[in-house]
Amino acid sequence: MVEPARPVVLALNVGSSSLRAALRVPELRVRAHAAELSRAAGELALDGPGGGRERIALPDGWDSALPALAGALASRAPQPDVVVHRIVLGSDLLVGPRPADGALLARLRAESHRAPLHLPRQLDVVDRARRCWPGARIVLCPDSGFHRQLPDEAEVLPLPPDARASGLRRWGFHGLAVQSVVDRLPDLGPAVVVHLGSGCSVTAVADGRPRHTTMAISPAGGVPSLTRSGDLDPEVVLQLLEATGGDVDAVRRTLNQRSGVAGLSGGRTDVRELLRAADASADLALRVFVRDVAMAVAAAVTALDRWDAVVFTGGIGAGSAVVRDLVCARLLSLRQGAAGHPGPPAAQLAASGVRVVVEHVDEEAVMDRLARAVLRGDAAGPDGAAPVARPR
Ligand SMILES: Nc1ncnc2c1ncn2[C@@H]1O[C@H](COP(=O)(O)OP(=O)(O)O)[C@@H](O)[C@H]1O
Ligand SMILES: CC(=O)OP(=O)(O)O
Ligand SMILES: [Mg+2]
Repeated sequence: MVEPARPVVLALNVGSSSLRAALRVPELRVRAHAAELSRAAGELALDGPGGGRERIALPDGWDSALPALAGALASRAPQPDVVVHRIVLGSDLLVGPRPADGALLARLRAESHRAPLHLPRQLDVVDRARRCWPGARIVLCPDSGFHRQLPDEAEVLPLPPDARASGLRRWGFHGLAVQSVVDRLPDLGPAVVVHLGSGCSVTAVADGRPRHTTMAISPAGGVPSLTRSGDLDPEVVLQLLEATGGDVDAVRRTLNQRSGVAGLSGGRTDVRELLRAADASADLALRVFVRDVAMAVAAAVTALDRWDAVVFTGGIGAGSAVVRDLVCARLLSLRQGAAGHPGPPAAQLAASGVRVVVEHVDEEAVMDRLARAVLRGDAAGPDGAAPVARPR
């Protein structure tokens, strides 16, 4: 019998290009990360709290990731009592973390084409994890939960009531990442979180709550991502549909897999490669990306009463000082007296009084906390789901 206060929880965070996992008892026992899994082969890196990294080859990329993780955990940690999964879908089906059941999983499966880079694989991992750990309870954790506290003016889309009735509203994504930022930086004042990974978004936060976020009903919206278009004039989508004879799946593939940075750079998605390359399409792709991100930051500032900080997260945001400088350079005009200070643009912005923070988010820690709260029955909502974000 599991002791309810101390279940062993495995958090599985399937991103569009990566798998992250953490097993807590509740202390952290094992952390795992496999990056850039869209490639055929990859590597799973495992870390224990005492240091010491183990690397396991993933010859079949995604297909070998979960078996490799299960094998490695078996020799390092107790069996999980609970497996909590990040779920990317803007839908009333999952507004807060909740235990999974067959009916919910079937309904999510029926919607999975709406987040094609995320949900099919996340649900596949739910199935595989169930086979690896048949005795574990399953909790599903929406990536949008944090954004349920958006103000109404940010959440509503300017559409007529009949169109909005079907659930079209700003759901927002990367909510677990932004929750991690506000959890880890309790002194953060009004700030803009710039999450740049495979998927990219910009979120204004104040008092631990969202004020605005760029993605709306899908992770293809907002600022351009590595292979996703971001927001477009609606007529663009309609003309793409006309050109394909109404082939919605084909247009969805174009907007999710062949657009954004990849669309302008001839299919390249590694910004380090683009920064090294001297060709015109790499240069244009980077300039468009940086411009759109910086413009989204500037717009997000208008949702705040005061602008204290900009927080860079995600593989690119936390990993690339060059990209941070390119974004910050475009923000200097917002701050009187910022330009002219010595140092690179991020330092100049900081000198003007805007903290420039680099944060490695821990979405798995947030998922762990939320799963434990759900199983304790804390703060259950009307449908039995606990709200993701705690009011501060
Ligand atoms: N140091 C770095 N400089 C630039 N880009 C990086 C760096 N490290 C990782 N990336 C990029 O970050 C992206 C992955 O972001 P991440 O947030 O880890 O993944 P996901 O979006 O799947 O959650 C990849 O496109 C990778 O090329
Ligand atoms: C929501 C989203 O875009 O996630 P990721 O960055 O993992 O692709
Ligand atoms: Mg991610």
